[in-house]
Amino acid sequence: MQTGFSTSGLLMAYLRPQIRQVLLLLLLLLGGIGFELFNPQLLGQFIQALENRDQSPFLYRTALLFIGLAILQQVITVLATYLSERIGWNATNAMRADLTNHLLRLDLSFHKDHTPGELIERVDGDITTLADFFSQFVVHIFANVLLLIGILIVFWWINWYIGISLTGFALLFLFCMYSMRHITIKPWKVFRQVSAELYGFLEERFNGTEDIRSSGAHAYTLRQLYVHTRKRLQAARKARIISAIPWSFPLLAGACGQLIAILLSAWLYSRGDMSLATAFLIFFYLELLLKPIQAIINQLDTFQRASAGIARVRELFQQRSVLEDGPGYAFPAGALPVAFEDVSFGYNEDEKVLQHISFHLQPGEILGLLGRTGSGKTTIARLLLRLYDPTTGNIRLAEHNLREARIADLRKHIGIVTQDVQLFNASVRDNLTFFDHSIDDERIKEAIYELGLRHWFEALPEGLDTVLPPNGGGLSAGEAQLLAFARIFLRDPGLVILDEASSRLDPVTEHLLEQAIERLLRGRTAIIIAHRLRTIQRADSILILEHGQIREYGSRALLTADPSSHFTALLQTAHEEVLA
Ligand SMILES: Nc1ncnc2c1ncn2[C@@H]1O[C@H](COP(=O)(O)OP(=O)(O)OP(=O)(O)O)[C@@H](O)[C@H]1O
Repeated sequence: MQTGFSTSGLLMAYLRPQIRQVLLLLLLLLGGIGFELFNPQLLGQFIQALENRDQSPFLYRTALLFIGLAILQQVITVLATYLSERIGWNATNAMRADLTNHLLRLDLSFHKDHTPGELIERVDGDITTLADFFSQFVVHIFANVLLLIGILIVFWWINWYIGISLTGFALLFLFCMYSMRHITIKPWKVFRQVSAELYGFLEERFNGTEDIRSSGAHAYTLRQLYVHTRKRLQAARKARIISAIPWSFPLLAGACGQLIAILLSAWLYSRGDMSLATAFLIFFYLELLLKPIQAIINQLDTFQRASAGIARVRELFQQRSVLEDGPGYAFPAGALPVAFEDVSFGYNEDEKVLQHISFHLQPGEILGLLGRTGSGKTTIARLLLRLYDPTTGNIRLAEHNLREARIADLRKHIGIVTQDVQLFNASVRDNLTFFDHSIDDERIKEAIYELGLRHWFEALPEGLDTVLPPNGGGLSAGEAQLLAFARIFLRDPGLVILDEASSRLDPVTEHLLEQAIERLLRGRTAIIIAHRLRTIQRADSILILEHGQIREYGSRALLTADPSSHFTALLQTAHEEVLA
């Protein structure tokens, strides 16, 4: 959806698709206001008739009409409230979906600076406030402003002295409100920010529960929680106190209005320019004038909070990914060639994580990537997936620069299995197909059987519909890796990047994994971040990274045959089956 960058542009973009409902709402509001203004006139006529000692059926008819219109007015209010809630939720649901989609497309450097908890608070908290904005603002503020204008017109129609003085009173009141309108935005913005930080903190700590317990950091974590909640309390207290200023203002204003009306009515009545019924009408309309004023003030709080929410949502929509989609190119079927041409990269400007990396893989070639922890192996995989762009140099896949590809298309042609396999609290089917319902069940089962998971699969109570517990609970690390392999089988990419599990697995799973890797790599180019000797033996070429630079690169056979190579030394010092 097209989203304008101004607040009104943003709101209009989401209201336009519901324009009919918006117009209907407008009609209902105008109708309701019309009745509200007309009803006291009936009351005026009733009093006038009583004053004239008129006992005709007119009195009864007027009373019945008054009651009937009052009921109709209530029905209209209910319908308008329902419709505005509906419009609000439709608009904000669409906005929530667009914002989530936008956030998912932003590059990793953005996500590095914003915790998931903070983003949840924005997508959920801020946008829920916006839903309130639509329902509260439209019904309570917009409609009440219209009612206010209507009442002022009635005052002018009754008597111009009354019109001038009460319009002056209302304008003065509005001016005060207008001057006060910004005072609560900032404290509420601070409150939302502090809340987002608290959620971010909680999310991070819950993720690290195991580490917190094992390192005895429980008390420290709780202390930090107190600091966060205290900050939140202080921010909430400040915001609420400041919000009370515009709230208490109408009480004073109401008293002033009544004083003006009493003095004027008494004066006009004593001059014989006003009947008792009209004096009564003025008081009735003045009460009515106070109602929208009160409602506007009461809703100002929600309105201010929503304004802060809109500002934050707009900021988020304005955030652009530093990675631009290329024009796109066609990837050939089958294994894809890969080339790194003098690639350098750093997560921060002042620290280079990779320096002058060059290598070339023929279609179907397997590269064993070795290096100590922190040497830059995972970073190479991230650059290939275009989670980041190199600072200098080029990366080519299927002979084209990665920057020329459409990012979604590129990622379809690369399969990656990391050590930390993400499984969702969803069915086995959805976990394997990534919610792609075009893949039929037979293909999914084939992939599962192909990887030697038949036994595991047949023990599932509901087959492909079995829902996996959160975070892949109940699955061993080896099984999770095998499921990740199945995902790749189903997508059939031309390049596979495999970050081999460094933890030791039991011999049966180890054997299953070995066979599965064998099948996975068949007919594909592969980069394996290897931790095992047996995997290395499968590689055609070897690249050893050290502090982000190439320490050694060449054919495995040649490096093995060369007794002076670093690779040979590494093989000799690697204890048991596991490489450093
Ligand atoms: N998102 C990030 N932001 C900033 N620095 C990072 C980020 N990810 C990694 N680094 C740094 O980049 C360097 C290379 O990290 P990388 O993860 O590529 O190493 P690795 O060889 O894959 O390590 P391991 O074997 O432990 O996974 C490290 O110094 C690391 O601290």
